[in-house]
Amino acid sequence: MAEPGQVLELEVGSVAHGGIFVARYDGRVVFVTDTLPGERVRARLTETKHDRFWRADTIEVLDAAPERQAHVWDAASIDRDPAERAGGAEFGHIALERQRALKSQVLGESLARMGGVERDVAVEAVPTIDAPDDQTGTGWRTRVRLQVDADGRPGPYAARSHHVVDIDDLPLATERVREAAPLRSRFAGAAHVDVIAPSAGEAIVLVAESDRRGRPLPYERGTVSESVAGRTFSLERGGFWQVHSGAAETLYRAVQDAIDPALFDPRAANLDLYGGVGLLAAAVGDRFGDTVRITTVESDPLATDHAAQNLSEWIGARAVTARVDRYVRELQAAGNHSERARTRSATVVLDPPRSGAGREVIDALAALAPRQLVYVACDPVALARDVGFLRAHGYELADIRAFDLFPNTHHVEAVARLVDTR
Ligand SMILES: C[S@@+](CC[C@H](N)C(=O)[O-])C[C@H]1O[C@@H](n2cnc3c(N)ncnc32)[C@H](O)[C@@H]1O
Repeated sequence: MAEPGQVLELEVGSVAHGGIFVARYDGRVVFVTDTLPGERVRARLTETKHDRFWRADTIEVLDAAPERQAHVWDAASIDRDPAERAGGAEFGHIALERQRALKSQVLGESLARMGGVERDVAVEAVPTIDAPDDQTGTGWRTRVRLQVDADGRPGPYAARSHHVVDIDDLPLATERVREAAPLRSRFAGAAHVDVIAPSAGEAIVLVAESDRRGRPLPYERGTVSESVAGRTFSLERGGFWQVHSGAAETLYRAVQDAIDPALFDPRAANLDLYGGVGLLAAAVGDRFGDTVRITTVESDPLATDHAAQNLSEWIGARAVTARVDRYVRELQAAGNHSERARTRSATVVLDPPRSGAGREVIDALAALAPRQLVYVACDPVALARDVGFLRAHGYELADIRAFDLFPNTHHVEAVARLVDTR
């Protein structure tokens, strides 16, 4: 019986979701990190409790794939013991073009398997603001969270662990974040430290103190500003904002381009679900003019306050604090004949967290029957699952694009448009 710690020699096959690769050993699947299809590696088992699969970390490459490169971040490379390898750059040993091809493959396979649609979706490069010609996929993170260990030392967690590792640089971060990151300081008793470089103003360092049970206390209120397409958005210092320096503008434009103007009705009950501070509602407003009617729905009341301010020039814009599941259920239950008609002619933008919208929200949305949905997704599997749910209700995937908003990680962002074909 294999035990964690045992070292195996493995031939690595295809990529799987989650930044891992599939090998086989003795008829069993082994999910291996830090490798590539076509490689032969020595890997140390980390998990053997499941009957059908084990997990392992690469510790030595015996035959390298041609697309292997020196890791962009020394602290995350296989030269370190897996327990001390920084997490968050699990594709950094792979040439950038190959990373994008692998992400495209995972997206295509997820859509086929769970969404029931065959699509070949290229993953588009997104230039960073500081170095638009960069070919290394570094220098893009405008926000970094450093965890704090028992001695007060800040650093990232090792992959799949809550062990804080020692680092002396943050190559995926923008220059301003790298300069501001207090990697040599100590934060005794703190839960984590956020380093943020908004597009306007100074980089800031926020220290989240812990409560008596070790949980992070919220930050004191404070506003930062971000500029997108000549527009300024205010948001809470510790609040959600897209992480890549080019992400907000990329998604703003991608949402504008995705909407079919022939299906767009400015007077309909248009929605921006999981709306944050109103970035995508503003994209819709900027494309279709100042008479647009649109409601952003967001669970964080501080973000909603900012959304109301950010969208104040559109008299038809509203910012509502609510959970999306409740909001769409209530819309379904309430509403007179003309309100229902305004929902049926609506365009709905939705940008859920990594877990996706899920069955309950999709069922309620489909019952409201909006004409078109623009789904912004940061997880291909959750997107594919929700596309499958929507297709079962009679929606079809009309277009989909994907963007490399997280270079040197396995993450990929997609913007899909679905239309009601019932
Ligand atoms: C991926 S972010 C998108 C924000 C915004 N669209 C943007 O691009 O800046 C997801 C947002 O959904 C919010 N959220 C998470 N779960 C939610 C829920 N069940 N109902 C409403 N909002 C939720 C989060 O607070 C976060 O602001």
